[in-house]
Amino acid sequence: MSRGILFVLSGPSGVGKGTVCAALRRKLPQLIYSVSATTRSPREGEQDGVNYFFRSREQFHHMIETDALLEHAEYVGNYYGTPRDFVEKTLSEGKDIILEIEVQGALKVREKFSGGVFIFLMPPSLNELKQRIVGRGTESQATIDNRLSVAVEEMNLLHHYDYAVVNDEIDQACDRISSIITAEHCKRERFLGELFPQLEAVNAADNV
Ligand SMILES: Nc1ncnc2c1ncn2[C@@H]1O[C@H](COP(=O)(O)OP(=O)(O)OP(=O)(O)O)[C@@H](O)[C@H]1O
Ligand SMILES: Nc1nc2c(ncn2[C@@H]2O[C@H](COP(=O)(O)O)[C@@H](O)[C@H]2O)c(=O)[nH]1
Repeated sequence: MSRGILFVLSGPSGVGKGTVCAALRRKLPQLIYSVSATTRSPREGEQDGVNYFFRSREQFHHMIETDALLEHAEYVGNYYGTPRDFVEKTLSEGKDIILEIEVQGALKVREKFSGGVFIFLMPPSLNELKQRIVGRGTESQATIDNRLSVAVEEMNLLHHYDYAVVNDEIDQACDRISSIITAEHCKRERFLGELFPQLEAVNAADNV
């Protein structure tokens, strides 16, 4: 069985990663979502094990020390990290997985998974980004200011990614990412065919 593909969706806070990812999961239910661990407090309506694994700083440090995280990063005063075992297990079962993570973490994953596909979600404008993060109403003014200043630094790292997708309309952004996923599957199938020409002969025989 071939391994699944690791997709990483990244981009500045408030750009709409969570919203687009939720739409993508409805469109592609076979795409597995990696639930991260964080030391941040839950927002209203967020559930442990669904949105995040909410952990104390001590618990998070224990995960780092026991190598339980594929990557982790400190972001605007809190820690966030990707549980390693779930990602490895999903890929080894031949299933695709998507990580929705910030830029420092994405670049660490890139070092470990050269075959991963890295997608950067862009806002239509900086002003729209600000409107979205303010409009969400989940952060204090100080946190919004911090997140917006980090956003500018993050957007300067766009060139490390394979794809940039503008999140102007949710459905369109979701369709663009879905097309990227399809294209990445096609690329790998063609690559396999090039490596093992006998596979093409088998496929051709099957189609007779
Ligand atoms: N295409 C869009 N057009 C208008 N509003 C949007 C769009 N996409 C997302 N939003 C809104 O922008 C706000 C931020 O979206 P979301 O929480 O998904 O961002 P995020 O990138 O996951 O943020 P964070 O990194 O801080 O978790 C939400 O209120 C969401 O409804
Ligand atoms: N490096 C990682 N970043 C992560 C992970 N899970 C989420 N995130 C990113 O953190 C920020 C802030 O998230 P919020 O829920 O507090 O708004 C955002 O960019 C997330 O994508 C992770 O496991 N590793």
